[in-house]
Amino acid sequence: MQSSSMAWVGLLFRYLVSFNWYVLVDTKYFFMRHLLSVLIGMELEGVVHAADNYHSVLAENRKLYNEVQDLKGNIRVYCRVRPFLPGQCKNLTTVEYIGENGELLVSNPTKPGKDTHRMFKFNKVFGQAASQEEVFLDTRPLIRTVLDGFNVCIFAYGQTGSGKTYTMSGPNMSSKEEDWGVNYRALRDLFHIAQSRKGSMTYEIGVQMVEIYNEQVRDLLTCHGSHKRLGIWSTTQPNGLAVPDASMHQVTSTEDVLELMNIGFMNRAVGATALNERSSRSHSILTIHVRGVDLESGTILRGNLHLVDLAGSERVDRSEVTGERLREAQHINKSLSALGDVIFALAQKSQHVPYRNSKLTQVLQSSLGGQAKTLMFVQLNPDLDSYSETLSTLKFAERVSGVELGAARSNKEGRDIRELADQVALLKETVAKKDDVIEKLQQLKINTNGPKSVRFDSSPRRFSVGGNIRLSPKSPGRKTSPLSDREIDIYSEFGEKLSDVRSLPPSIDELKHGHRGPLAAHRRPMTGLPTKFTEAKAGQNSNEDVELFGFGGSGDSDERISDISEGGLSMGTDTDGSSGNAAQAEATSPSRIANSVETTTRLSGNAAQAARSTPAAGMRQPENYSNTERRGVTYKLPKPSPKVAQTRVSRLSLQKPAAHASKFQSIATSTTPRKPTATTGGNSTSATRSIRQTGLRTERSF
Ligand SMILES: Nc1ncnc2c1ncn2[C@@H]1O[C@H](COP(=O)(O)OP(=O)(O)OP(=O)(O)O)[C@@H](O)[C@H]1O
Repeated sequence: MQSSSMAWVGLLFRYLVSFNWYVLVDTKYFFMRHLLSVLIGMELEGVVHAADNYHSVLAENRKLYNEVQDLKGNIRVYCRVRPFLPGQCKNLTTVEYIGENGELLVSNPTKPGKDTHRMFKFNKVFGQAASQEEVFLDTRPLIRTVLDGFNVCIFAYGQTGSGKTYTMSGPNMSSKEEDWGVNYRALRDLFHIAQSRKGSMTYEIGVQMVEIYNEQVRDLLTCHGSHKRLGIWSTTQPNGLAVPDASMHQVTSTEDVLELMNIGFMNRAVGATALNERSSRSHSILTIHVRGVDLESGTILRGNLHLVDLAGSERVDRSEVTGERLREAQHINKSLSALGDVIFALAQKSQHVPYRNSKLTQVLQSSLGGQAKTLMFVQLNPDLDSYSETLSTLKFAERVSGVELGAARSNKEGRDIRELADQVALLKETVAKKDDVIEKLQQLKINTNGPKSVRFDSSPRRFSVGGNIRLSPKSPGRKTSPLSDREIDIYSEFGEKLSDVRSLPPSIDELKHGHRGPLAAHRRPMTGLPTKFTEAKAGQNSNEDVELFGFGGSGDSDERISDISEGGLSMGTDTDGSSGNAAQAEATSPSRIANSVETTTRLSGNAAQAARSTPAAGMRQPENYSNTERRGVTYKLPKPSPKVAQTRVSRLSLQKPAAHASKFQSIATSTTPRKPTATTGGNSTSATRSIRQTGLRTERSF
């Protein structure tokens, strides 16, 4: 027993002797190390966490910043630096740093020093490696709002050869899909979304493409007379239609779009300068008109997307141009500087914004001053030689980013409004009937009492329903008229707008006798209704309801055409701004009216017949032309009497019906790719020949 316990003690002793005591020490260190690393880990974790938080706070800030910008309606500015082209020295770049949040640092490496660095901040900066897809992805959310009834304008600005056309359209017409620019991608995207919303919305998409070359607006999608000068609506249109006479082409597929854009691309004025082999010598404006109908509520949405590829800003000396090129460059620079003036006036919130100083600013007026969402791509050439242009481009862009346009508004037209419009139309009809009775009674009186007793018609119709002054030049009453021809015209113009009745001048009788005429009672209730409800007089194609593409949806009453096509008189800056001018412009374009005449069975079954009796009646209507598409009596322009049309010739040129034929061209809307078809365009290019005349597929359905 004793010996066994001795053995255990021996074992224990030997174990203790052989025990590696430093293990213990080491373990202590191990624990300490572990503890330390845990502590450090926790610390690091905290740092990582803080960094994460910082990023999410930054992202949140950016989001909030963008929302504030959206609310203020700031023009968004995206900057894109194009890569060096073969032959350019890649080592000498002016772009030093591109930040994640839109910072851009530029410098002049040949002049080192503190003052040579300039930092700019925009909504986004795309570096040289940015792909077309990346650029589009950042633009897409904005573009998509067009389908919700917003007007959007995207324009590319920058010196010659900086990549404006590349960003907007792509490198060339035969670009691969991955090289497609914003234009094609935007339309493709719109089609996809329209398709995906098929169950709840139906969309119609139309395309116009014009260029402004040497201060003249030309249609790029017409096979006739692409050299014809077009007029511009000189005030903001709610539907963004700036050039009403440019041909409108309905598109239903990306193939249609490709075909049209290629035509436009080929028709565009280009030339070579020392700075760019194939420089665009004009501003090109592609406008996409979208009209959506909510199948459930019947609400109509109208959105427009202007995609503008500006001509390159350039120093005339650097581009080494002479002769015609020099003239082009001067026009380009002049219009760009007019754009700068407009931007400057907007940034300053000036009372007067000089839109009328150039065609470019007139066309873009609705996007630069209205409730549109506007984005500018500022294109940069990173080349050292371009440093001074880069700097001035960036300064311009900085100014643009400070412009607040006000929150964008969607162009929605609910069922309520349309129902009210219908009611107004019925009221108008009732008033018109009453008016006819009054007129007959007066006629009776004239016949009974002789010419001397003729007095001016006190009927409210003159002012309420757009009836023209009825005294013909031969009328005996004319001699006794206290009003001049001009006054008569003015009053008949006023009469063309029922909804503006509230703001109309008193009737002639009211003026003469100082009492409130029968119309006075009607004035108040019209408040808030769409303007431009007009009605032509019986016997002058009465009851024609002319819908001009939704004009007047938000009650803009002073549409004007500032410049009239084909040798017409330019109305200049002092154009008479009455709505009558818009009506006249329409009236001088017979095919346009005929095309836009809507058969309003509610008012008269004769309307379509009356419309067909106009000079454009011979034009073929498309098989799918549907009156039922136009629900409600919406926007109408009056058809003036021959007398009025005549008297107005001096102020507005007449459009030849033949010249208007181009407006009715449209590419067929089948989704199958189509072969070019020859047309009658004698001197049209091969590209334009592929536009087919398929009858009246026009903008009227928008
Ligand atoms: N992001 C880019 N990636 C690759 N090449 C580009 C890029 N941007 C521009 N380029 C090329 O640079 C050249 C000039 O571009 P582009 O013609 O688009 O310039 P621009 O600003 O439209 O010129 P201009 O004002 O004279 O019409 C073209 O050869 C184009 O393919």
